[in-house]
Parts: sequence; C-alpha cells; structure tokens
Amino acid sequence: MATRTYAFVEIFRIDQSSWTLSKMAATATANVSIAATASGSAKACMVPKIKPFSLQMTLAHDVRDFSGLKAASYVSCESEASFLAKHGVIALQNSFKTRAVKQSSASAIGLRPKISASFNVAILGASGGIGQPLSLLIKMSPLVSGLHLYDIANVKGVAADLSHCNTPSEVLHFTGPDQLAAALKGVNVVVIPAGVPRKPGMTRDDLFNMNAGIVKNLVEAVADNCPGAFIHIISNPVNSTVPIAAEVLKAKGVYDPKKLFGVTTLDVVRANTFVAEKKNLKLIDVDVPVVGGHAGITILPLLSKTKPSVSFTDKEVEELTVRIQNAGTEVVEAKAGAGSATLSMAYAAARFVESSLRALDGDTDVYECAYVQSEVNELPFFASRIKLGKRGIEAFVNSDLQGLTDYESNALEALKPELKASIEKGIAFANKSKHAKQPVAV
Ligand SMILES: NC(=O)C1=CN([C@@H]2O[C@H](COP(=O)(O)OP(=O)(O)OC[C@H]3O[C@@H](n4cnc5c(N)ncnc54)[C@H](O)[C@@H]3O)[C@@H](O)[C@H]2O)C=CC1
Ligand SMILES: O=C([O-])CC(=O)C(=O)O
Repeated sequence: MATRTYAFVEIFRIDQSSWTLSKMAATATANVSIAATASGSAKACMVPKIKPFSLQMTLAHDVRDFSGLKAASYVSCESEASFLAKHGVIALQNSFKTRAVKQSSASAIGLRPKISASFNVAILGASGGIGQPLSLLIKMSPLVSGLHLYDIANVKGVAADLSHCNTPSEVLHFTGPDQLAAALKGVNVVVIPAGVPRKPGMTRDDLFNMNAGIVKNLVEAVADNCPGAFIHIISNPVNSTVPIAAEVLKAKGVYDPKKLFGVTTLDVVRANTFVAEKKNLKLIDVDVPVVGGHAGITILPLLSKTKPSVSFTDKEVEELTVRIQNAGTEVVEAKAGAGSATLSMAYAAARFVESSLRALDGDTDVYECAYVQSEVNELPFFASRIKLGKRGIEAFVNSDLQGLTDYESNALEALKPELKASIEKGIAFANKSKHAKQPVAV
C-alpha cells in the first residue's frame, strides 16, 4: 500500500494534468508490497500542493478501480513445474526488494527515483482496428520508452496523431517490408495483430489462408531482428498461428517457448465481465481462469475456479460458458461486416503487454492466462494460467486444472481433438512452406 502511494505521488509531481497516466503508473507498481519501503514512502508523500494523507487514503481503491489492466493476483505459485529453481525465484524477489529499498532511500534524500522503465514495444499491424487503440493504450504506459508502429499502410498518420500525446514514450513509424527490420531492432515485446478479421458467417479457422502467411513472415523478421523479445500473437486463428510461429522460430534456431504467447486475455476479460454481471459482483474483483484455446468450444472458462468463490446453477454454467465461447461471434454479428472485436481486444492486449513489461521489470507477482507451448496435458499448445518473469514463463499454475467439475472435465476432453487438429494444421503449414522451393534469383 505504501509503495503504491509513493509511485503515484512521484508521477503526479511530473505532470499533474496527466491523471490517467498517473494512475497507470501506479498500477504498474501496485502489486509490490514490501514493508521496507514504508518509511521512504511517507517522505515521498511530502510534495507541495498535495495532501499526503488524503492521497494515501484514496489510492488503493483508485488504482484497482481504474484500469483493470492488471490481472488479479489471487494466485500464489509454489509449483514444482517452475522453470526456475526455488532459489532462483527467491533471488529474483530479493533483487526486486533491494531495488525498491534503493528507490525509497533516494527519495528520502531528495533525489527523484526512477519512475519508469525503458522498454521498447513494437506493434505489427498498428494501423488496424486493434492496432490503433492498442497503440494508444501502450502510449500511456510509463514502462514504455519506445513505441514502434509497423504496418503495410497508413501508419505514418497514426504515429503523427499518437505522438502528440504528452506521455513519455517516443513513437516511431515504419511502413512496409523494407522497414520491418528497423521496426524490430532493440524491441523487448512484439505484439502482432496484423491480419484479416472475421465477417459474419466465418469461423476463425476461415482466416487461416490469409493470416498464416502474414504471421509466418512477420515472425521470421522477429527471429532475425529481436530473437530475445516476448512475442504476443493476436492474429487468428490463434490456435494455429502460435504453432506456426513456434516452427518459424525453431527453423531459425531461436525458439524460446517461454517467450511465445497466444493472446487469450480477451477470453478472461469477457469471462470476468459476464460473471460479474450475472452474479452482481464488483467487476474488478472477479477472476475466472480460461483455458484451452481461442476458438469456439476450445475456449473453456473454469467457472468453478472463479474468485471470489461463487456458486452457479447448472443452467448458469451452461449459459455463461456458451456466451464466453461465442462472445467473439457476438461482436462480429453486431458489427455486421465491419470487423470483429477491436476495442475490447486492444484493452485485453494492453493488459497482457503491461503484465509482460512488469515481469520484465522484475515484478515477481505476475500471472496471466495465455496460449503457450505447454506441459499441463498431452496437447503441445494449451492456454492456461502461467507465471511470468523476466525470462518469460516461469511456471504453469497447475492447480486451476485440478478438481474440475464433471461439466468442465467433459468440456476439456471434448475440446482436445479440435485443438489438436488446429495445432497440427499450423505445424504442417509452417513445415510445408519451409520445404517449398525458394524462388531462384535471376
Ligand atoms: N486473439 C484475439 O483474442 C483476437 C484476435 N483478433 C484477430 O486480430 C486480427 C486483426 O484484427 P483487426 O485489427 O480487427 O483487423 P484490421 O483489418 O482492422 O487490421 C489489421 C491490420 O493489419 C495490417 N496488415 C495486414 N497485413 C500485414 C502485414 N503483412 N504486415 C503488417 N501489417 C499487416 C493491415 O494493414 C491492418 O492495418 C484478426 O486476425 C482478428 O481475427 C481479433 C480480436 C480478438
Ligand atoms: O471473433 C473473432 O473473430 C475475433 C476474436 O478472436 C474474438 O473476438 O475473440
């Protein structure tokens, strides 16, 4: 709590008009709670024109109520499936504590502590329906110093527009394949919403022929130019485009399964919203893990694992599950040919980016659901809750998948053949194009 106050006040000092940014900044640091920072925090509150006590009283709620960009942190993970040994996790925690203590001491002697991190984020497909609002949300993050916008068209105007926002990150624009490599140099997180969206009557898999090649080409460039970056794949069909990306990275010799993510955050965002509405709960409190994949019945909300604990009738479970699975189609039909979810997707993707940046910045309490190369069951790719750290996935939260209801167990078994087929389709595409004859230069 004290740390939150500290972060908020320091940002507020820089730009008192930038209310939203201030709150996002606080969100970015909000889940550090280290007793040692308390004394420094109290001093940092002594800022002219601000009543320290009233800020302290209001902040905890303001931060949580504002954005929801931060995933709920109900989970604590002591998983034996961790990529890091336990001492590694402890070392990471200690390094973060040390840094927090150093920051609070700096403020105590009148120095301004470092209030923002310096990460570069690239958005590939930045002038699209998702790309534009996503770019805006990422422009608001205090963790970002460079925002690289890439598209095959119209990106110059988007960048000019966005660059007028008085938030810290620098906006750079890159158009067309000739500038793709430059867009990716020095980037920490690459987000890929490039591709074609659905129209009414289509499935996500109907987008495969258009989007598979787009994702393949873009990920090849990522492999060549920023192989250590976190890669967030939004382009559909995610169930296949993520395996394609994995094969591309393997072929380039730079595949790190801990850093490749299919973005399924929108499924969690929807599940949280619909459950809160149905059960009359406070939106920000609700957390429903969603596992499986990102298409139709492969989207499986685990309603029995909802936090706070809540009971559902069989009818409610059926209705909520079907609504969450069809929520993308609900938007596609409502937009009647003008595309699919863009605003809620941008919101969800921004949350996943923010989580990734917090993890990269040393936050040891970052959990999200994502579609990744997995160890939780026999499927090679599967969405489930993971713990994120500086090096990507640190652990799988296996507890979500234990003690399922009969409804959930049956739904899990039912989704496996479809998800397996989508994974194999992606792998086959990548391997076929790998073995296809390259055109001979004349
Ligand atoms: N993972 C998820 O939860 C969700 C995924 N999606 C998917 O996201 C994708 C994008 O959706 P929208 O933004 O609505 O589409 P859009 O058509 O509005 O924007 C796509 C953008 O990608 C660009 N683009 C196309 N080819 C490109 C290439 N080779 N390199 C760089 N940019 C390229 C286009 O110029 C355009 O600006 C779709 O495949 C859609 O199905 C949409 C919603 C949710
Ligand atoms: O439904 C679509 O085509 C877009 C999408 O993935 C979603 O909204 O979940």
